[in-house]
Amino acid sequence: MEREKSTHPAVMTSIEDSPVPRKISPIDEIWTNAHSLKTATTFLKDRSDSHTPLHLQNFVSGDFTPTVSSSAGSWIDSFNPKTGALFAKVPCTQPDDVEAAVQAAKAAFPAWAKTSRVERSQYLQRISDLIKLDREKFAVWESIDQGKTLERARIEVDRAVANFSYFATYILHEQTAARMIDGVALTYEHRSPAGVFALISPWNMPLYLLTWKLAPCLAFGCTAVAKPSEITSMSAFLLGRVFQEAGLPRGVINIIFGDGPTTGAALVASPLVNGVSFTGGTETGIAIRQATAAQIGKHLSLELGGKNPTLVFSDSMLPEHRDRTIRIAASAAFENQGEICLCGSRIYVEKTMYDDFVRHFTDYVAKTYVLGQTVGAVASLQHYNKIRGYLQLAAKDGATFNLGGVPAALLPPDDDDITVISNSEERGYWIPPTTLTNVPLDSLVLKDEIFGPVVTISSFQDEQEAVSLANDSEYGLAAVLLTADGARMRRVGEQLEAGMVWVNSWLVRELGTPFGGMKNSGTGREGGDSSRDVFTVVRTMHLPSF
Ligand SMILES: NC(=O)C1=CN([C@@H]2O[C@H](COP(=O)(O)OP(=O)(O)OC[C@H]3O[C@@H](n4cnc5c(N)ncnc54)[C@H](O)[C@@H]3O)[C@@H](O)[C@H]2O)C=CC1
Ligand SMILES: O=C(O)/C=C/C=C(\O)C(=O)O
Repeated sequence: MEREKSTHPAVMTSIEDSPVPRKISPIDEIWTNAHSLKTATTFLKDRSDSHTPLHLQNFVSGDFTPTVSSSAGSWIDSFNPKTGALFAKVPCTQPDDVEAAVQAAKAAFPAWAKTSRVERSQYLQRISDLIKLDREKFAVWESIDQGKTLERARIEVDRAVANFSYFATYILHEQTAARMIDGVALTYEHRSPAGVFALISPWNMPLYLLTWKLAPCLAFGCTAVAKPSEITSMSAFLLGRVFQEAGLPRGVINIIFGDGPTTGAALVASPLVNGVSFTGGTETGIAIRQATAAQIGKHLSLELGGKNPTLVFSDSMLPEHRDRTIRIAASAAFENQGEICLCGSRIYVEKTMYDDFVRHFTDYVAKTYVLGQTVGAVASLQHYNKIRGYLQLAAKDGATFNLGGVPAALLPPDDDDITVISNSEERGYWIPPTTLTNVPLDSLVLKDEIFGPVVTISSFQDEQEAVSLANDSEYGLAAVLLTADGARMRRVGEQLEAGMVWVNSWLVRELGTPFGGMKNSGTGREGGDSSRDVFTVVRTMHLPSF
């Protein structure tokens, strides 16, 4: 079916409509033959039957090209988390090919940096429109690749669309500060693009989080080499085609695939890279900071792990508020299988309402978050085993399993059979929403980022204890506060060691607000002006006043 050309007004004006001339590559086969769940499933079955898994290709200087490394045979297997089946091969790009991609971004930088805001805004809006046109294709492949439900994937594609359209408008209305020095001089902030960026994204919300970096990077006139997680490379692979269709100048955005130690490490360490925007685990954030320590002027934005508290005060469990409280706490716990850095995995309830909360919460979760329907598979076998290890530890520590994967959780960790712990007939990395009570305060289940469909529910006596428990973590990314008391919203909320605090809501996102964490949850913020600070350099000009 021939897709309608975008009729977005911005598109029909100054942008050259002829797409970048394409070399035929595996992307073409997907683009025409696998654009829905049905056709993608057929595509994968045909590939599986013929033992020819899809081989992804890097997108460098506007073309999909096999890398030297891929011809050297260094490939990474990519699996479908819902079935455990191999479905794609991802090139593990070697340092020489990484450097070639960085060179392409560097070569494209001077011209892109000089484009007008209006032109960059039009490119961003065109990209947004093109992703929207292919919403279902992106959602289907994200769901197959990451394990999330198709419905959840659609939501995240919509968020990716919004990322580009937000920054398309932001740069048209960007303001800068000007000040007078007592009538003697005029000062103002002059900003220019910071240069070439490494954009490194994780496997939990692959498209959404990569576009959260790509959009401001493009908006502020920078060029980039993007590297998605080797566990979930599909949506980045599809994005390359969108950049071609948008007519983005060659080399402005380059997308390479590979792992962290080989590909990612070479990318962040390149002396030609002026900045790194990274989202992922804290350990990796530390490694990146160490690797770039000597390049002291390199911009770093590190959005890392979290172990976020949800505080439930008794007044939020009164009949008029209870449904909202339960819904928010459950959503924060189990959306995207708990694979969101903002998830509320430590629930603390005021003692007087503890039993009431546990009962209503587990009843609601059992009905609302159903494995295989509203809850997907976790992203990889490695992650599945990590989570199962924590469930076994919880059992050893004497936790009570109020809901979820008790029987299989106790299986020995070296059981290499992917034992299905759901009622699904499929094999795969399925872990049911699991709720734990009676978890000892010193248990690693309460300390470590599990990053899956596992939450603990503990109690507190009063506000002081609630704040103390919430802040008793090496992380400080997000927090949820549920109360009907207006004064308490500020009194408690402003004491929480978290970069973002949601009161009687969760994951309500205004893209202009600073997004990021404190303590081991990272360095820097992104979003609106914060993204501008990441992707631009500023010089304060002083003009004599006349
Ligand atoms: N904050 C978040 O959204 C996320 C947090 N996590 C947490 O981190 C833990 C570890 O997850 P991983 O899959 O290992 O994520 P990771 O943090 O290792 O991977 C994230 C990205 O960083 C890249 N990377 C890894 N090592 C690198 C290096 N030395 N230099 C440059 N890039 C590098 C990876 O290839 C991937 O693209 C998870 O179990 C979870 O607890 C994982 C994913 C997302
Ligand atoms: O912005 C959002 O809605 C979610 C962001 C999630 C992350 O940054 C993460 O999981 O790392």
